[in-house]
Amino acid sequence: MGLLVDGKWQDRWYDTSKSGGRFERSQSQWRDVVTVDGASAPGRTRGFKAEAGRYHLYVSLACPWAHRTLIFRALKKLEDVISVSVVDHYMGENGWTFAKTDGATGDTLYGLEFMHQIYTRADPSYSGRVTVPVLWDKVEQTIVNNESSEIIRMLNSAFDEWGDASVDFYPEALRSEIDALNDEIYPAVNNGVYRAGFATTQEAYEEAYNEVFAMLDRLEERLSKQRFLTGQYITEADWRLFTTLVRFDPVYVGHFKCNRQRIIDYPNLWNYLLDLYQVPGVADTVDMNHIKGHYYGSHSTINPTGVVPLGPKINYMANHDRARFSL
Ligand SMILES: N[C@@H](CCC(=O)N[C@@H](CS)C(=O)NCC(=O)O)C(=O)O
Repeated sequence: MGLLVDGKWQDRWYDTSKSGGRFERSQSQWRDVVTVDGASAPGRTRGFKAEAGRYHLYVSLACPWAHRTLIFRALKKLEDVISVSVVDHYMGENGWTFAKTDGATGDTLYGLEFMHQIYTRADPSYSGRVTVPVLWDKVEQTIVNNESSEIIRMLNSAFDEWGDASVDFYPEALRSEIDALNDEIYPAVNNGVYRAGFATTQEAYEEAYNEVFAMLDRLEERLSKQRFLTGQYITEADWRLFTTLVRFDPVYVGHFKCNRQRIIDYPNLWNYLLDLYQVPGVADTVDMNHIKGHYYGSHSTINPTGVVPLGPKINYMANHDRARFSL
């Protein structure tokens, strides 16, 4: 675990000393866009033109943010349009690496050893964290964007000439509702579990823990009345929640101490999780070995032995009751 300073790798854990033990996630730095015609968008430096075969995703199968992009790639039927490299699930003193163990692909573009070399290939003097996912442009050999919430919007709409244009997870009519849900769910749940897990004071941990479960309680209530977060259709908000929910019982309950209750103890959230998992194409994006191996194996400040628990045994293909909301 570390970061780049002026293009040089430094092995360093997150610094919580100036924030009262609170984990504060840094902002992603590459924020450009791929658009149908290559035009830029408000607030961006520039645009990149959508083309089949031009872009590449660097992902970890363990990472909930990268997982979002894999789900969009699969459900938008972009597997032949956007290629992928999968990093090794162990993130140690060199950060993410391209070791080819346990289903990791290595760097299929350049054969590099470490993910930080992808960042310095784009900017030799980059300073900041080396995170996944990264959307890479093979033509200009640079990073377009390393913020998953923005990459999924591009996958949703910029590549419809080749992908499945009939699938839209961010429909015009639901945008404000989706944005409002994301604004609540991201800090409290997606990032909330990390804030609980990486907290280094009791107070910071309890603050995050309480926010996680207060929000899960509200979502449980919401999902007692409708099949998906905005109603009848699956949207981006559901996929963003899904990647956290699917990691919750196997990892966040134990490793991040989010243990007031499990998702399986919430009848609606649990059945909703099964419903989403069983959408064709999604199960193939979930890799429990990478997920458990990464968190338990890499976070040596939390789990110094690196021992990975064998359980829990979960059947995500079990029958669910969500069809009760169908028209
Ligand atoms: N806001 C980013 C966050 C990505 C992120 O933090 N990814 C984690 C893996 S789950 C990572 O690569 N962490 C490495 C680090 O922080 O050094 C996004 O959503 O894309």
